[in-house]
Amino acid sequence: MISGEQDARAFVVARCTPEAVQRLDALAELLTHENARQNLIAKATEASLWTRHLADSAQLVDHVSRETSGPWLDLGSGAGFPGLVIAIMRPEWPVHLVESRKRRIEWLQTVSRELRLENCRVEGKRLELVGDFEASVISARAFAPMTRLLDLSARFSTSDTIWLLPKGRSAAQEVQTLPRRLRSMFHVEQSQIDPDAGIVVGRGKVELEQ
Ligand SMILES: C[S@@+](CC[C@H](N)C(=O)[O-])C[C@H]1O[C@@H](n2cnc3c(N)ncnc32)[C@H](O)[C@@H]1O
Repeated sequence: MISGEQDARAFVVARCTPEAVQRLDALAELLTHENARQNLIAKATEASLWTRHLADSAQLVDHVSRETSGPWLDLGSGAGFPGLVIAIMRPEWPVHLVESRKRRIEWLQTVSRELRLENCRVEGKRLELVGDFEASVISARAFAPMTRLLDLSARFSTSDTIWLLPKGRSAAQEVQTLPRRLRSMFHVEQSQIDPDAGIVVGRGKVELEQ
């Protein structure tokens, strides 16, 4: 487990090219600066930025094979977690960041431009208004309870879609709230960063009941 900020940064660095590390360091600096202007991350987590946000996001790449090539869809990206971190770590993957709040959209666009993230597409609108496409990976951290999340995003899933949903302490309980036919698609993996947190991991197309 991770035992401090240096450890968390080392965890991320071990999964990155030197260019990605440079960009993540730049993201950390930009975020610390911007957080004084708008509430992107809780002030209490500023001192543990690498642990709580960067490493917590970076661990998701361990669940996806390098050969995956289709788009990664991140729901409710907010300050950019996990979506911006994924876009930096995997420049060969198209990453769509969906965010509806104006200042957060501007933030995501600014970072994407300043860090020259050509693979990153900011969908600055409500998820409900984003046009259909087939996502290889769907991620969402602190976006919505499982049933609502799946209702809103099922149309982007295919039989091969990987779902990566960091759910903190409520992971197992959230899976239990799903109807039985969906429950079997998902399981919980322990976070490598926080021993008390779980990531709901799934594969497949979510079929909604009519
Ligand atoms: C609690 S924040 C989490 C942000 C980020 N994923 C994180 O973990 O730090 C949830 C974000 O989802 C966005 N959001 C909520 N509902 C949305 C919707 N229907 N479409 C797009 N964005 C939405 C909010 O504006 C907010 O920025």
